[in-house]
Amino acid sequence: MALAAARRLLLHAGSRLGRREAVDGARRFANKRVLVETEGPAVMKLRNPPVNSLSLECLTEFTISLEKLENDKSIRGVILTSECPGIFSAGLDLLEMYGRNPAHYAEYWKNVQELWLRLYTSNMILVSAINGASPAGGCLLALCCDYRVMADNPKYTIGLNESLLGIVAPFWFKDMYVNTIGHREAERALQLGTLFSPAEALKVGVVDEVVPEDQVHSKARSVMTKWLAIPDHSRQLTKNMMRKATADNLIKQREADIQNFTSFISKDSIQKSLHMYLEKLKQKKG
Ligand SMILES: CCCCCCCCC/C=C/C(=O)SCCNC(=O)CCNC(=O)[C@H](O)C(C)(C)COP(=O)(O)OP(=O)(O)OC[C@H]1O[C@@H](n2cnc3c(N)ncnc32)[C@H](O)[C@@H]1OP(=O)(O)O
Repeated sequence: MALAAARRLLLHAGSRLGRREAVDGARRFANKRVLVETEGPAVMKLRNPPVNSLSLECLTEFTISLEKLENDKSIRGVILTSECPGIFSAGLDLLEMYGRNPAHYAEYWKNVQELWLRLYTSNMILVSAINGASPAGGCLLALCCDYRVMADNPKYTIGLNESLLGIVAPFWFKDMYVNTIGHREAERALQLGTLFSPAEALKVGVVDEVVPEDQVHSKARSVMTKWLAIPDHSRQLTKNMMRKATADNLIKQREADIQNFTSFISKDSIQKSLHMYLEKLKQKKG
């Protein structure tokens, strides 16, 4: 009886923390929606098909994987990419924000905040290999990175498109956009909900480099090598100096931000907008 209980506990811990296993000599750990290879530069691959939407489960697994990497002192940098063909991430999961109750919205938002704070303030070097579409929350993930490499495929777009959904990018999404592309570009792109092609994204500075699709990963690795050559302590202190104020801005009002999100997303008019957007996505399929 006691043994069975202990096994259950272990299994539970195993599924929460992921398994570390040796595969073809490469070290990796995985949970259902995130695969992490820790051999060479660590690579974190989102695999939540069909579109890598950031469901509550996906956010949780992502956050746990990131925490594990942060705790492994041998890992100084991570390349963030996707295993879903043609999609980096479709962003926050619309089904977590539609037709649920306020307690669910609050729980979801708390986890979105948690992942963002961890990613944005990570001591590790984060490089994104953007190998597909990257709207809204997908763009947010990329913006958290220290360097963004995007595949040169005009079908792939990136940007904070919230206004097209009839919703509003939260102030901390906006702050990070402003930090990355400047106030004027952010002001325009946020109001229009612009989804930039790779060439446009490079021009405004949403991404740092655009390369042929088959070179995204090799380029991300060579960028990582360059960044790894910088002493950690000086790079980390510099990163902290650049990002702290933006992160603190959310930290000091996390609860209020959860309340704002919950009451905003619960509004009938907002639910109606999301309903229409989801219908549009369905119709697109024909
Ligand atoms: C005060 C301030 C307070 C704050 C106020 C609130 C702040 C909220 C901030 C929000 C941030 C966000 O990230 S909001 C999310 C924004 N994301 C988007 O707009 C992306 C929408 N998706 C797309 O454009 C496309 O799906 C795209 C990713 C390019 C892939 O196109 P494809 O043709 O390959 O695939 P599709 O056929 O469209 O999609 C496959 C299936 O995935 C579903 N799907 C697609 N995106 C999805 C998503 N984000 N969440 C859930 N499900 C999604 C589709 O409905 C389909 O479902 P089935 O029909 O069932 O198969």
